[in-house]
Amino acid sequence: MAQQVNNETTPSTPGKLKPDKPHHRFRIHPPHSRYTFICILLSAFLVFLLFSTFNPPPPSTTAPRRVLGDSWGGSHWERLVSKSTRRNSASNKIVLVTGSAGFVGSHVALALKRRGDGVLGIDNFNRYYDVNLKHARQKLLERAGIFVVEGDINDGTLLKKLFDVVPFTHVMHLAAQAGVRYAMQNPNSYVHSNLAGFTVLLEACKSANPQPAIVWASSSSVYGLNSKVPFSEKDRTDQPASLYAATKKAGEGIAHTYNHIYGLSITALRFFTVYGPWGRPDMAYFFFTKDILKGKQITVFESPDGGSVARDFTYIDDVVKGCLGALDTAKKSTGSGGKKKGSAQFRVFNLGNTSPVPVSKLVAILEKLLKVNAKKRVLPMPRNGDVKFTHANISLAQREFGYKPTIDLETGLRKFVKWYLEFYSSGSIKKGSSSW
Ligand SMILES: O=C(O)[C@H]1O[C@H](OP(=O)(O)OP(=O)(O)OC[C@H]2O[C@@H](n3ccc(=O)[nH]c3=O)[C@H](O)[C@@H]2O)[C@H](O)[C@@H](O)[C@@H]1O
Repeated sequence: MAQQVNNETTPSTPGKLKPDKPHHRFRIHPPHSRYTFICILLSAFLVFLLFSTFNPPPPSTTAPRRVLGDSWGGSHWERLVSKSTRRNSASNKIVLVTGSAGFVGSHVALALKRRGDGVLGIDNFNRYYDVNLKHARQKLLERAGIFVVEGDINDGTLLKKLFDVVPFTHVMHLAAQAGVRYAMQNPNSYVHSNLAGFTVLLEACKSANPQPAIVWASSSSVYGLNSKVPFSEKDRTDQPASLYAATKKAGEGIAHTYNHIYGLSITALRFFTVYGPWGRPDMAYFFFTKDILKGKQITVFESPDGGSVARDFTYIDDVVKGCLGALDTAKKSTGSGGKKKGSAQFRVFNLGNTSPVPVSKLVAILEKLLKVNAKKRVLPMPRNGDVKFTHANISLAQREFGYKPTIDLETGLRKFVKWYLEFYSSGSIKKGSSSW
């Protein structure tokens, strides 16, 4: 029940102010009271300074907006775009890869280019993790002949321009705000990239002529609190445990709408904890490696009942094969110029490894490969969006495009550790420059 409040005598923060005599409360009496007033102002200013020093805002993950003609546009820029999207005579695909300076994006873009498809990348180079790693991936892509446009998928004008210049047959949409636990620190970045950005991209695709077919990254996290294992595409996905998962689930709904109204061919891929060389420094296997080598303590989560927390860790090369399989079996969109002409393909696939491994085992493998004992602290999994267990049923992807993961966790981590040691000792990136 609402309490009756006497505004004359009750302070807004109960207990902080005495209900003083009203007529004395705001009067300043010189000279002593003026001196007190200045002291209060100065103290408030100092408290404000202290607060802003010890509570810096989370790093901005939103890239600055650019204007046409500033970082993109112009005849030179268009030549770079056209050159990058040239395909060889055997290929019938021109693919726009969003998030191409990211982990999965860079691997997929390279694989497409290697087999002769026309490929253009786009990435906003946000500062969620070390941007130097993203630029190093960009260099790899450039060496392979892939141009990466620096821009945000929220920039509808840029996307329209790209579709005006290039008749993309496919969009491989891998740009996203990733990470399960970071969603509690910076929820808006998930809304910005995974909802708003995705919608702007779909708007551009639906208006394009021809409309491209879209393959995009959803996430195993959509299964949330689902306890039926292994997770199959038909299982419940209405109990997300994190905002990240909720935005990916909402993305699947948004995708369905564009498929239904505009005839866009859309395929969602639910990735299961993808790892490997050129990976993401915010992921556990990556920062465990870094911290173990530095002799820093790592925190290993166990489930609240003392059981182990496990993931269906999936090696990057297996996921890349799955992405290409999904792209190659995607049917054409049926609409054009914003008008639907018939029903279009709508698919959802799990891309996992079908073999969950406890996080404690992941740590043991890393200790063996790095030849260093980890300083471990075992803690119950905090309520931060994590789920206890993931396990993919992959029979649908197997049936549709022969998806068959072949790399077990130890083999994959060996490849990752080799890359990590070479990369960070070669001076490509200064050690410790990462914010993770
Ligand atoms: O499958 C997915 O869709 C998701 O996979 C990962 O999310 P997650 O599985 O949580 O991967 P990590 O953050 O690398 O965590 C792996 C495991 O290590 C555990 N962990 C994490 C951090 C830590 O300090 N200690 C620890 O034990 C987590 O509980 C989890 O079980 C990615 O980060 C997400 O972007 C992706 O969408």
